[in-house]
Amino acid sequence: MEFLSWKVEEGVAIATISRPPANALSQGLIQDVNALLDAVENDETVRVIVIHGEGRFFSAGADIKEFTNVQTGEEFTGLAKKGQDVFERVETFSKPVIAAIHGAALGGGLELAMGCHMRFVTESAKLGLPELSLGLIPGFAGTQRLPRYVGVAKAAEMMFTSDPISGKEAVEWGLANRAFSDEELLTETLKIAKKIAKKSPIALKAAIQMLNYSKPSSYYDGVNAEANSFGDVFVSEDAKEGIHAFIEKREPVFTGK
Ligand SMILES: C/C=C/C(=O)SCCNC(=O)CCNC(=O)[C@H](O)C(C)(C)COP(=O)(O)OP(=O)(O)OC[C@H]1O[C@@H](n2cnc3c(N)ncnc32)[C@H](O)[C@@H]1OP(=O)(O)O
Repeated sequence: MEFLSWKVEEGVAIATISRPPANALSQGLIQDVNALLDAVENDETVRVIVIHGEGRFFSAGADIKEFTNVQTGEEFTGLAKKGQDVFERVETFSKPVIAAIHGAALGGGLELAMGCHMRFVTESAKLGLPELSLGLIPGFAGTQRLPRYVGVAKAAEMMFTSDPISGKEAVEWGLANRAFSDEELLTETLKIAKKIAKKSPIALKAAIQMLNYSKPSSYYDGVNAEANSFGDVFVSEDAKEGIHAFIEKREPVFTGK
């Protein structure tokens, strides 16, 4: 694993994302998340996983610079499907997965965190799906998971404005479980994770399976439609403009083409 390292403490695998400067979710980092799950799946010393980020952010989302290597809408749809599959594996994993979010969880970073079973945040963390400011839409199942946590109206506001909400608001809106100070985030998250690690792994696995039944039957249709739409939107001139504007550190100008 190139961008993820992990150690076990009292039944909790503490996984650290290290991909400076923003822990952007490159294809390689997404594969590392999958490799982490492979590594801990049959490891009986691991009962719970906590994912957090090194540096300034949990994760600032998919690697926008990597998008410039993508040529076709089909390729972009394929990229979305890969991320969706790994985050679905997180959500249906046999052991609880918890995100500890500081700094920012944006775009794909929030989509990874939303695939986790619980989210603990710092009060000042920024959580958002800003893809529309790139002329894109979320592609790692964010369009389907966010409304399940915050409701359709607030999900629309977060996506349409691209404005992030604070960790404190995320708790009020039902997106995060609890907020802590920057200093306390990891220790408090680990306290909760270690408490969970003492439960029966058999019962935990069953509880996760039952929680996944709470997804509406239309959920997976929505996830498939999102991947296709992600590819369709990518071929627009607006998407090219949005991606280049981000890289060039300027405001995008969208023309509807
Ligand atoms: C299917 C999924 C799709 C997606 O996830 S699309 C991506 C969605 N995410 C975003 O749009 C967030 C983009 N990033 C930002 O808005 C800002 O950045 C931050 C709020 C995270 C931080 O802002 P600040 O503190 O002003 O730092 P900075 O100079 O903008 O960023 C530091 C370095 O990090 C790189 N970076 C940030 N986010 C990404 C990213 N998502 N992909 C690739 N690089 C990223 C920048 O370019 C820069 O790098 P350099 O120092 O070399 O100029």
